[in-house]
Amino acid sequence: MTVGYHRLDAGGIRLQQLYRIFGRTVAVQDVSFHVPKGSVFGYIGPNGAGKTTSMRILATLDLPTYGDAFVDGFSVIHDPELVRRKLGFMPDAFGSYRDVSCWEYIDFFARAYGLIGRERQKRLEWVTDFTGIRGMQHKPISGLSKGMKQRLCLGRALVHDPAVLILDEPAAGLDPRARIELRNMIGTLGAEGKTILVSSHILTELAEMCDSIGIIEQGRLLATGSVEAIQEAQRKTRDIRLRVVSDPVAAEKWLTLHSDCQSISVAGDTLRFDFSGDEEAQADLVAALIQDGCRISEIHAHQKSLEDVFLHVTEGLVQ
Ligand SMILES: Nc1ncnc2c1ncn2[C@@H]1O[C@H](COP(=O)(O)OP(=O)(O)OP(=O)(O)O)[C@@H](O)[C@H]1O
Repeated sequence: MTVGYHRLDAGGIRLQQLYRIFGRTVAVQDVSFHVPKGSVFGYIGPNGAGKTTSMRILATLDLPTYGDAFVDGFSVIHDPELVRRKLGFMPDAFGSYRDVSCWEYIDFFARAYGLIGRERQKRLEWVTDFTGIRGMQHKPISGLSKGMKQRLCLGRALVHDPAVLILDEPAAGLDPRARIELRNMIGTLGAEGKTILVSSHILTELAEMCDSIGIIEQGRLLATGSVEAIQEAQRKTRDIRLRVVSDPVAAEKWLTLHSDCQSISVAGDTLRFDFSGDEEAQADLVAALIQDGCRISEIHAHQKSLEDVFLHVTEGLVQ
């Protein structure tokens, strides 16, 4: 294998203090993260956050203003040819090609990647089978549904069997069934060891299939890690409800003495309050309350949903 001078030891995908500035717009600002080889990373942010800009740089379609990005260890600045061989890119916009069949379309890209003869035939057969377009391989692209076009576009990105996949909003505009099918395909590719960066502006769309996620807004990376870790880090308060069989007013007075407990209210035998501690602290609070004579018959702690966390992290700002 050719080893580029700028190759990093670690494979996968790495963004290193990446900046992209368009005039007065800082589309990507000091973004760094690493997607380890063989894992699936969800790149999440609202419209205009900088997702497409960073993905285009990884796909060598644009250059960073500062910083660098690496695909399977190769720099997009210094070794773009090697990056292209390692990478399959599924853009967010799919051009329409009149009178070109699905097979011809994938075949064109296979030839562009230098696949020949039996090898090309085998690859085309695998791609059309995997993406489920085999039955319509002779149909013109212009007549395909959005879901089938997305499958075709994924097939094009897979045709040279790349180690790394960059998928820009692959689920946008798909119906629920097509989304599930796409998610299953991405899951299978991840399980087979491909390194995948997939973007969306909907957190729940990606949460299940990603090993880790990064939340970006206005060009800045606000959080990275597993969904659970980000959720935990962002979870400032828990909404707790206690049903008591002892005096609820006495329990209310007891809770007001604790600074972690805010917005306490009583309705009949149920107390409701916001608690700003973690799970351990919540267990300690309940144990202390019981020890001081409160008889609790029911406890319910509401955790923030993923969408709550996403809205909290991003503040909903759009450039
Ligand atoms: N070629 C360009 N010239 C000028 N500004 C650009 C260019 N490309 C992107 N931008 C700006 O950079 C910012 C980031 O855009 P980008 O397309 O990367 O966001 P995104 O997160 O992919 O959003 P979306 O979900 O809407 O695709 C936006 O403010 C956009 O207007």
